[in-house]
Amino acid sequence: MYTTELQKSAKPAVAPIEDPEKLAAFEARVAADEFIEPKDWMPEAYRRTLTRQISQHAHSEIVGMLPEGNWITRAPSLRRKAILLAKVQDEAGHGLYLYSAAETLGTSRQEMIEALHSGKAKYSTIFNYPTLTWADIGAIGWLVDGAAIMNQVPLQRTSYGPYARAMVRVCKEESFHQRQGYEICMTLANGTPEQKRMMQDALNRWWWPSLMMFGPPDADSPNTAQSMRWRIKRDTNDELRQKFVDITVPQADAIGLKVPDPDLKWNDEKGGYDFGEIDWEEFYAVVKGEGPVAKERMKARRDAWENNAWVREAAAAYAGKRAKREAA
Ligand SMILES: CC(C)(COP(=O)(O)OP(=O)(O)OC[C@H]1O[C@@H](n2cnc3c(N)ncnc32)[C@H](O)[C@@H]1OP(=O)(O)O)[C@@H](O)C(=O)NCCC(=O)NCCSC(=O)Cc1ccccc1
Repeated sequence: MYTTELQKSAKPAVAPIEDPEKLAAFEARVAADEFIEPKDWMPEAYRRTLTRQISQHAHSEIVGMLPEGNWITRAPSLRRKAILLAKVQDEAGHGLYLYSAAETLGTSRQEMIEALHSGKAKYSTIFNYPTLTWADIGAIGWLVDGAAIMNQVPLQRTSYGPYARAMVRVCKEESFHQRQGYEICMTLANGTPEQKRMMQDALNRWWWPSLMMFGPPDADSPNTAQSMRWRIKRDTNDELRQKFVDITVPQADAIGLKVPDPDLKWNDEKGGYDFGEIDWEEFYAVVKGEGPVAKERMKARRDAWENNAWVREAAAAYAGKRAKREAA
């Protein structure tokens, strides 16, 4: 087991003392697979953990635009450029649905964004790795969107209504993203020897960080047990990671690429692959903000926020004027 500062500081979502009758009624509704809606009573720890998860999910979508955004001007054809532009715009939309869903729990978007910019709120570790070649754009669609779908399809049945409903459209769009990424990989893997080498190199660099997207092992995950009980999460981190490996390895085989894991082996008994140990020290370092391009990512976000303050101010002034006109 790995014990790091992050794990020591991660507090499990323990409920404060709540009215036992209300808590029992809430838990019965969750157990009956009813959706909890914004105005319903909910334990404070449920509200807190959902705000944490949904806002971090939103931040991931927004920061996640940066690695691919870097390649819009360098896409190899007009068709690829148009597709990538649409995909990156979709991620912006996902971020906005998710901020809206999180706002229904009582935290403002301003507060959530401040938490991201101050480093208090996390975003997915995966977006702290650089996109070095065009093949990385294929690898992101195939692996990163692939991992995101694996995690988000079950979230369509998460117990909080606004989060579950946001996931429906997000999953449809992620599915297109995954296919466009795999199609890039397929094209490069069937291309010249140099293109195939470039594709294999991208898979080598993105494979392990993609497995880290699912979070720490269940035994070291402070939030999983309570989130499973409240049906915020429908599967554990390890269950989803295993499913991802089982689906993705044959996809690599199908296009002649090799997953960079010497310990990868089909296990007949469990009906899935055994795979090598993830470098959890690297994961925790990246979570703490030490990822290869973490500083660059946060600077890009802060600059975008500050340089575009005039847009927010203009929109607020316009809304104010309009409200005044309507009241007159
Ligand atoms: C599974 C997990 C991520 C973590 O499970 P939990 O029960 O919440 O936590 P657990 O106890 O297991 O962990 C202990 C601590 O470690 C943190 N941590 C763990 N893993 C990570 C990590 N990988 N990165 C950073 N931090 C991580 C965790 O927050 C917690 O710290 P906290 O207590 O908060 O301070 C869960 O929150 C979830 O399903 N989220 C929704 C899905 C979502 O957010 N998807 C994002 C990708 S969307 C996408 O890619 C679309 C796209 C594609 C392409 C381009 C652009 C966009």
